[in-house]
Amino acid sequence: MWLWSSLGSTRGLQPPILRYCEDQIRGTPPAPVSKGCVPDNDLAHWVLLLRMGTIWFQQLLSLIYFEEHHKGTGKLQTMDRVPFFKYNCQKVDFGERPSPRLFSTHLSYYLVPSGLKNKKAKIIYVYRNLKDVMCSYFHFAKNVMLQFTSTFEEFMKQFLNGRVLESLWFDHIRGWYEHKSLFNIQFLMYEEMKKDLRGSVLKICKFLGKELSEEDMDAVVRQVTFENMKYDPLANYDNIITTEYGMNVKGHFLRKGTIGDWKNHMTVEQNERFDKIFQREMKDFPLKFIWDVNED
Ligand SMILES: Nc1ncnc2c1ncn2[C@@H]1O[C@H](COP(=O)(O)OS(=O)(=O)O)[C@@H](OP(=O)(O)O)[C@H]1O
Repeated sequence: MWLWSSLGSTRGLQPPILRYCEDQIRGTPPAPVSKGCVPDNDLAHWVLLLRMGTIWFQQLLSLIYFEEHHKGTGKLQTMDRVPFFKYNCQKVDFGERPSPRLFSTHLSYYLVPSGLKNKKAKIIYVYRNLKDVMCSYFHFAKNVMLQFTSTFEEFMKQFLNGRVLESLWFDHIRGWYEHKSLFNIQFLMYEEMKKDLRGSVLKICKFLGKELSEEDMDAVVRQVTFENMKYDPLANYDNIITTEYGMNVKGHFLRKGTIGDWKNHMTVEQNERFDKIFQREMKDFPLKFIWDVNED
């Protein structure tokens, strides 16, 4: 049931992206996935779309829940601490994972197991301003997809038409938001995390019902800073993408981690075109977005 959240949107994919997607799908064993993923106990689960801060929250949740990670004694890669439902490269039986089971996914709301609707599992949906998501995604594609040759302009058109892995952002966020009453879900803004990391971690702990000592809180906050994660080989994905996904990474998975980098990419004309589409698609959408580092 988990195997292909984005196949509906593969029509416009570049062949390497499509192959990557298909390879991941083929690599996922049906049996453990179908019997193990229905969250009926103390599972904490979170969800988001590409380049919105997945790795950040994988790291954060693993540190909040597991002492061996925030004390630095565990040696698991972040991706293995909070595995992706869809890309089960290690062929792990999800049902056998230690409690609380933490997962990440980019799936749309209608593709997740119906067990999530019993509301015992907690879901965190991380969202980020779409211009920065698009720029981050462009670099990611350029750096990991061997045959990716699109210009920024070409990519922007593809992206805004949902012809990228994980489909159309507008539908994804709207879908989750409009169906939020079906789930036990908290929406969190990437930019809010950037601006007030400690305050955001406290908010997340409150939602998860976790109380950390001052000392543990300090350790968690320190370890989820961009600067720490970028140079932590367990957290930065740089090795894992090459060794486990067989991709040829040119840049870094953790690239800039800033708010407003889109200003370094988009022309005035592209920005105006983007704004028109965004306003049309997100009209009356209640969540706020932060586009600039100086914005509150
Ligand atoms: N700790 C921390 N602080 C601030 N920003 C961070 C952090 N960790 C990851 N990031 C940034 O998140 C972007 C990657 O998003 P994802 O992890 O969702 O990517 S993916 O969907 O799993 O490919 C990517 O954004 P860009 O730097 O703008 O490309 C990462 O740098």
